[in-house]
Amino acid sequence: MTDSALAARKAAVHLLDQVLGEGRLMAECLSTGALDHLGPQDRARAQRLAAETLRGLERADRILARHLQKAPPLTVRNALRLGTIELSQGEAAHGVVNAMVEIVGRHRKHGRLKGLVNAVLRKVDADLPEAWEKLRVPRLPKWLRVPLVAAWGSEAVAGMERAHFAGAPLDLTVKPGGMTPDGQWLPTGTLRLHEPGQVSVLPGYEAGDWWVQDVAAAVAARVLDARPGESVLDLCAAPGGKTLQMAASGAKVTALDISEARLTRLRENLSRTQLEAEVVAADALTHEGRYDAVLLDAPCSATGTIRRHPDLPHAKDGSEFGALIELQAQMLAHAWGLVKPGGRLVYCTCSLLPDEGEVQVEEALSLFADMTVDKAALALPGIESGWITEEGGLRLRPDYWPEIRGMDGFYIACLRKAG
Ligand SMILES: C[S@@+](CC[C@H](N)C(=O)[O-])C[C@H]1O[C@@H](n2cnc3c(N)ncnc32)[C@H](O)[C@@H]1O
Repeated sequence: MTDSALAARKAAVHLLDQVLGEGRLMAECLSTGALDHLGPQDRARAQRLAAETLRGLERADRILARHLQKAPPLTVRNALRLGTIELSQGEAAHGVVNAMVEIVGRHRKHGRLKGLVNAVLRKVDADLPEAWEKLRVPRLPKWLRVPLVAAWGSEAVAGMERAHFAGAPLDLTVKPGGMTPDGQWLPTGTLRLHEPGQVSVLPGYEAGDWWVQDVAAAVAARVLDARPGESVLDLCAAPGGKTLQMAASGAKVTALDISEARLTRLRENLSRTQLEAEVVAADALTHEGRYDAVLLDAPCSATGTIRRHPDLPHAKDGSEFGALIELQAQMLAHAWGLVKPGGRLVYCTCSLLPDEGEVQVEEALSLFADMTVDKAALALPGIESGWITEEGGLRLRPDYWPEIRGMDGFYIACLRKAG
């Protein structure tokens, strides 16, 4: 075992400790330097190992429970979980077991438990792969599963859980005429790569011909359909996937976000793709102006992105969502005031919860006499009529398109202002 392989596994265990012990999202851990001590390859490996462990956590725990009389301390449990996941993927047992024994053995408080780790992982290895395949697809935690079953039914939620467990391919939004790697063109115009490898070496990356964006996220700007010369405000813009799409259409885009750190990434994305937008660091709730079109991709629970962020159901418990729902309503009301008469507002969230989508639009429609829903804006290639909701929005779900590896969950509605 190389030092580097050990370092990546150790970092993965540490990430798991933070997500499962402190309720931190992996993105937060990364932005505060959790993996800065590693080289790029080990960083990617640590992230991948932690994500795969979180995806299969329920299965790993069920297998481990057969060989543990009581739960060991969290960091030991996380080493066992990671070891179990790697063994289930067919990694050589001696390498996995030695690594986990080494990680726990060097732990200043729990070093004495390395013998337990050795014994348990050897028993787990003897059970696999049959034991793994017999277990059910991991379920969402109750706090999220219950409202989702109430909204979409248990069959749909089971489909979502299969999609979460399978993870996501890499989707690209391509500039017109841009150079691309080989991939699968999806009906809505996104390019999907099933085995992408390292993104920054793919054809067209350096030239800025495309950017990474899930197929569902790319639909919102297609619904807004920015025209050359139109003034468009992207109200919660960073890191800029939708800003880039609208700028590529030739619109005059203002990209606003409250987070300077995230706007740095937006500026980098504009520069790599050689697209232009006015960048504003401000609170959406105090911004003034009048625009032909406004896109509000409001901060939300992000429950639609669990395929790519398997940490979310483990790090969160839903207690923050009430405040987000309130903020979304305030933002929608303020954004409405920024739309010129005759203009349009696209409201969207990457959430699976109707309170952050369908319900927000229903309430806005009851509040603003000059607001109507533009269903025609949703008549786009690849959008199925069954995805249109009662109030006239578009509901996208991870259980859709299972045969081509799904999509993120998203809600999108186009609201027209009377002229
Ligand atoms: C869902 S993300 C936006 C993703 C982005 N539209 C894209 O396509 O790449 C939500 C964004 O809202 C921003 N945000 C949160 N509160 C805000 C506020 N009060 N004013 C402006 N931006 C805010 C966050 O910093 C975050 O970047």
